[in-house]
Amino acid sequence: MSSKFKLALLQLAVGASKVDNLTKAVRLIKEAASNGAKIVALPECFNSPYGTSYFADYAEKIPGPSTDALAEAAKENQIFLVGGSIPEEHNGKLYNTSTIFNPEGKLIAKHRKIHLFDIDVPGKIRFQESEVLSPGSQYTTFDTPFCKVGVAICYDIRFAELGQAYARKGCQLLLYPGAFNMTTGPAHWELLQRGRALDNQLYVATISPARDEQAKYTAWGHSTVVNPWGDVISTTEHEETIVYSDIDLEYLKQVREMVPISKQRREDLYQLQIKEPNS
Ligand SMILES: NC(=O)CCC(=O)C(=O)O
Repeated sequence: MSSKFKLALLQLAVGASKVDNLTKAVRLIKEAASNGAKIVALPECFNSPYGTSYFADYAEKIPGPSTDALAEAAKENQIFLVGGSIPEEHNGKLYNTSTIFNPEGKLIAKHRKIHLFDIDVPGKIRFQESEVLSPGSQYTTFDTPFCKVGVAICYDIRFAELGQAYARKGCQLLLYPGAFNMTTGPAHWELLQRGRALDNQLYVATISPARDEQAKYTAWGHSTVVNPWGDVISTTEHEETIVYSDIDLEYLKQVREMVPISKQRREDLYQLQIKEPNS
């Protein structure tokens, strides 16, 4: 098992045409793989503009045209592919769902956003995903030859317990496809990633769509990778690009040895309780 591998984050410029979004995603996946990436990740809502008025129109069943394209791209390029997220329709409900494929093109995991993005910052931003979406209720991890990976979506990053649960399950890399905005992005995006990485001594990556100033919801961009020491090791501004990062699991081990917090917890005083719901 190799202790190092290349991760690629596709900061895609998402537009109104689903076909164009898929075509571009497939092209950038190929480019990332040809540059040596072994795990490639897309942003939240990569096939549709982000907004409650769009989800129903762009929603698909899984499998469907968008996830079929991802499966084929994973297989063709021999990579693990974290398919950002798409609006999913299932049994009359809509979810914000990430699909994960292995290098054989098999769907190996699926994450339905657990914490829906419902906020109201007066004069700045009001967003209520729960007006149209339903929440998922499951942890999502997958194994690779390099490490175990945990996946959650955007607002999920604000919940420290979820990151801790993934760390307890053995994840060494957490991937959060996400689309923060021009209010909470500058304030919290990097801080949250560094917090999750430092608390759990693992790698954290966030994958945003590129910024579209004409869109109803303006994404912050700044797809980023943070290492287990809490350093930002790769990042970008807000244009369409690919962010590459070398993930070094030997370094993660060293950080955990130097600062051994996982062995120093006072579980006689506090404890994280992990529940495993069926649905
Ligand atoms: N798409 C989202 O969940 C956005 C989350 C966000 O912007 C935040 O501040 O949290």
